[in-house]
Amino acid sequence: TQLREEGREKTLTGSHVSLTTGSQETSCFPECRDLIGSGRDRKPNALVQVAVIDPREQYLVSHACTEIVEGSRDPLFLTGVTFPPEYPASPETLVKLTVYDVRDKARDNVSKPLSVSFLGSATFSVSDLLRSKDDQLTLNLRSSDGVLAVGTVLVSRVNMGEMEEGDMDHITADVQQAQKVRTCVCVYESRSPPDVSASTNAFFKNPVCKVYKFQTVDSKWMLVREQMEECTLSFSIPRQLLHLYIQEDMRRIQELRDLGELSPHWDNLRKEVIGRYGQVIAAYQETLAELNKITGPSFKPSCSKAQRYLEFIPINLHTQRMRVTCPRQTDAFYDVITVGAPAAHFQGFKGGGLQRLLSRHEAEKKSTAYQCIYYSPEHTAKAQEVLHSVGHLQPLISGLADQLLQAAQQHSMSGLREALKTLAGKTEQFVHALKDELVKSALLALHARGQQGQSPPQNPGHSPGQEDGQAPLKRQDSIPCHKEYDEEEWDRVWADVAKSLNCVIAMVDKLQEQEPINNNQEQLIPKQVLADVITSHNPEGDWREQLCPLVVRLKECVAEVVVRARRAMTFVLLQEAACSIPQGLFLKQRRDVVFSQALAALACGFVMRLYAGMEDKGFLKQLHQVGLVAQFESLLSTYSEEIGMLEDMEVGISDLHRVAFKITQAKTDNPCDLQPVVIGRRDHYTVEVPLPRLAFQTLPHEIKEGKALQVYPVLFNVGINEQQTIADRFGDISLQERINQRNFEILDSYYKSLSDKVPSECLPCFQTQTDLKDLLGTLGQNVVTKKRKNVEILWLAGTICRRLNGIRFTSCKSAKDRTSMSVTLEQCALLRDEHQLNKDYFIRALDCMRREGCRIENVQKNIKCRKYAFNMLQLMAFPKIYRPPEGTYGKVDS
Ligand SMILES: O=P(O)(O)O[C@H]1[C@H](O)[C@@H](O)[C@H](O)[C@H](O)[C@@H]1OP(=O)(O)O
Repeated sequence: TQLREEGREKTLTGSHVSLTTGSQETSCFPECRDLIGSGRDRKPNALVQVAVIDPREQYLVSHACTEIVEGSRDPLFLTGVTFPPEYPASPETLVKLTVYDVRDKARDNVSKPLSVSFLGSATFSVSDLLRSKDDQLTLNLRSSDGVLAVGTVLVSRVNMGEMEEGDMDHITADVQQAQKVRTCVCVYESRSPPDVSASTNAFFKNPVCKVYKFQTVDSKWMLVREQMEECTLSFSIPRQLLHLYIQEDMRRIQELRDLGELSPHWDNLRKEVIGRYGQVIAAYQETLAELNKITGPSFKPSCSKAQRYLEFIPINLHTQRMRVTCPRQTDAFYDVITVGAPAAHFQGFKGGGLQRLLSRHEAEKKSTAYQCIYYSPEHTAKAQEVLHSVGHLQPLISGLADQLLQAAQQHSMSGLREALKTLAGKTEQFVHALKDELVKSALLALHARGQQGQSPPQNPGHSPGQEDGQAPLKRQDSIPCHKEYDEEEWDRVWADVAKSLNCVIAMVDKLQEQEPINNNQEQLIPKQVLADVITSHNPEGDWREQLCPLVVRLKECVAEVVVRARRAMTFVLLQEAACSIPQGLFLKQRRDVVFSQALAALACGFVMRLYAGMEDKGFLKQLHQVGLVAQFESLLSTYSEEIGMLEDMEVGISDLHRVAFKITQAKTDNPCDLQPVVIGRRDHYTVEVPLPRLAFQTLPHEIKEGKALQVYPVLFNVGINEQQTIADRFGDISLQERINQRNFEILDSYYKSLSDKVPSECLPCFQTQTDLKDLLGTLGQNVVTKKRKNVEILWLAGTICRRLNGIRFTSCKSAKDRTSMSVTLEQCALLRDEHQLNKDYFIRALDCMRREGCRIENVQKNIKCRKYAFNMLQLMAFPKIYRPPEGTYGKVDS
């Protein structure tokens, strides 16, 4: 109790907060002097293992370990050990440091345990450290029999978040003190506003943290902390999307049924299409039901990538944040999202991926569409858009018309004017959306084909739809197909909408002015209607009574147009679906799968980026004025199956341009009220991101008012492994070249619109002074230069994305092995370019991160083994800087 009290007292009064409080993280870095190796003249390959003994639990838990420092009696470990805030649990907790000598560091066989010999150990309790003078402890390092003192351990505390110059000096070697092991314990505080950091717990789970200390060019120490987390959006976004896919397809079936009576030819096609949609819906419902049963971790491991029920879930999605603390500098952090390439692994890659399959299918559709009418993808997109406008605008117009009548009833002239203004605006929008040649031609086609189609024998009195238990279709709803079709009819019906609106306007004017309608208006209004308006107008009478017939007429005209437009557009979609069966529907499902994985990753990246930039006014301005770049780096090879993955990924990433984000105010700060919500349909989705009230209030008013926030997805791919060597020498790399060139153009045009709309001060400051324009210029040259494994493309694209405040993603097949090499390389490059990492430490830093950092933990999480799945042959093909250190790779069952 006394120790607890002391711990608490430090919490309240000291500048360093107690280790026992729940809000800080504790880290330590060991340092050894004059170690005695297990062989006489051999210098040891030392590593320190840290274990924790909880006195209440009474057992030892191995917690973490440092990297191996080869052949040194005075090893200085760069990898620290970190304890999350709730760990160690109490001041009585004991921490045991054990130093080992590693003998066969480069073993290939992963199942063989590491051969080590014990050198010495020391134990301290957290309370000892809390009571220690100057927050430091000096302990003896003992041999296995506990008799021989083989060194000394120094344990000290540093607050990483408030590190001043000199704070870290005592970590450096004190060469005077022979036989010493030094351990620095650091306390790490979160700097985000409390409600923001608490909110991110709603989606980021199971953090893995690693700490390092590296020397800068001027021999100072920087502290580096990596944090990798899972994201609950891995599952929640696909679940929501599946739900929306099902709803959309059900709606489509209903629209097809609403087409009413059709000629036998079209009716048969309709039945087939409805049947196929039904199968897709059933499959999606089954998948959704299976997903709803899943509990446990919030990521899909690489080994489950081809599991049927998990096909909508992104592979191995994790966030990773590197935070850097340097003396006299504010902390900086760098985020990346790592995810397996969005691809349809369950469906396989035999015929290639989406990009190839879709263009092949489009070509085939044109040539084989003998049963139905070929409509281009643009036409079908237009049809979807018209259907959407109809569904959206008709109820709006109807509501506004009612408002107008209400204002008339209240004799409110200002109310009348106001309602009329909005009603006129929406009606014009409606006419504009529907006055399309496609509607006219589809109506004609529907009629013409209806007459030509051969009627299969029909039972008298039988209506389509009855056999599947649906209500019989109403005959009066259908386009008459045996009547002479009047081509001008469509033009007349939508023109009637305009005319009837003009009558309403004229009447409102009349009511206001209480005088005869002037000549100008007479010209716009059909004579008969005008006569009716004039004769029925009674200045003394009820305004509502006078307006009502005109408003009713307007609604009828609108309804008339809607019926026709809906049928015409549903007919277009029926043709599209009928021409596509069955391949088109398989492709649709494939696209749904790939898009779901891509959207889950994007939503995760967006949320992470938003929370990180919540206090950055420049970033928020950029966000609502232009939007954000989402830059995907991919390391897939343009050979064999990975070509198919890349073809899937290309479409999946490009489809993300149909997504916008919206920030809303959460009902409560409860984690379930902070979950992003997806709304929309396949041609456009909005992801609503609720923020806690306090955070929401600080946002610019444009964002608070619900402005749609755009994202600009870009993809750059450079294959780096042995498969890419084959592709480079004997295969085809045109896919990669095309992707890089096309996406460079997107990135370049994003930069141009950003420079037009947002002052450059809004962008983050970087040490590297190279102008963004120059970086883009160099990238532009690189994407057209023929150079094998030109990873500079990836480095430049990544740098540009960070300079543009964008969202960084790194990807390969599983986001496990190659991705880990790339992420660690990028982190070290940032330390070098932005934080003056000493060049002698560059490779050491890289090796530390790859050997003991978050990424090896990612491998462990995926395949339960701490080895990157590379063999020597594969690694020979890698650009050198992408090769992991000895002993960290091998043949594994991945
Ligand atoms: O994470 P990846 O780099 O996609 O993992 C690859 C690895 O690069 C390769 O060397 C190995 O042979 C496997 O194919 C890995 O993929 P898994 O999906 O099997 O983890």
